[in-house]
Amino acid sequence: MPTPHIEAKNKSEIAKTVLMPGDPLRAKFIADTFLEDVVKFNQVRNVLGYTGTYKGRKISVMASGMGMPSIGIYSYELYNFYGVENIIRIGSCGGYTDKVKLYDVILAKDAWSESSYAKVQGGYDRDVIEGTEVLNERLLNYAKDLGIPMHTERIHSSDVFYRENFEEYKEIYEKHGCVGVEMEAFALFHNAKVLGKKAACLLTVSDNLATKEATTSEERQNAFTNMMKIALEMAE
Ligand SMILES: O=P(O)(O)O[C@H]1O[C@H](CO)[C@@H](O)[C@H]1O
Ligand SMILES: O=c1cc[nH]c(=O)[nH]1
Repeated sequence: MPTPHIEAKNKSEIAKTVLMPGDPLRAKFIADTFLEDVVKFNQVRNVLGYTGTYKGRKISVMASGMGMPSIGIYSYELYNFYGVENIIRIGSCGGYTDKVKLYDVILAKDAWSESSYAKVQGGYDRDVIEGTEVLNERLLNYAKDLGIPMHTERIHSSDVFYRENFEEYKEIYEKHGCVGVEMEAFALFHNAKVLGKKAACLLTVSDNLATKEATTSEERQNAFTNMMKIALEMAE
């Protein structure tokens, strides 16, 4: 400590629970909008990390960057070197079916992926990894208390944002039951499992491949507040 990618000098600078959006400016938005007594603990590579209080309880928020290699590094360092117990990814996703609408919130019960991340990292050779059940139960209860509807579904963690075969999403939906696509949950769930830690993933639908609807980059940074409010209840 510090690590190659996180400059916090002590474990105490980071809460036991870290909310993790891909976008550093979404992390800043959450700190500016929802947290009090905020201290920035990381700006290495502009991957911003903050610790503060929410309703008087401690919580941290730090970006993961985009893709499994990136969240693989940050989640590993937080769990393994900083004593973090829970990481809740709060990301955007593309819908694969019109059953999920723009701004809907999805709790990823598990992630299917073609990625080699888990096999290379720890010899895991299935293509589905589950989020941590106790965290999922807590998040479902918080969503219920807040009156925010939430889908609980399988999602696709992809290494590729722009596929040559755009239509492939239909097969992934039909064959594997993934209602949407993002790029990190599979690696996060794997790291949590091998390190004996906990992870969950909440997603907001930012675009839909089936209906071709999409939000703007500004909305992806600032407007996904339902998902943020559910995750912030994890503060302790
Ligand atoms: O909005 P975030 O959390 O970055 O999540 C999604 O958005 C990025 C792609 O635009 C990928 O990181 C994907 O997983
Ligand atoms: O990975 C992602 C995230 C949002 N929208 C997509 O189409 N893909």
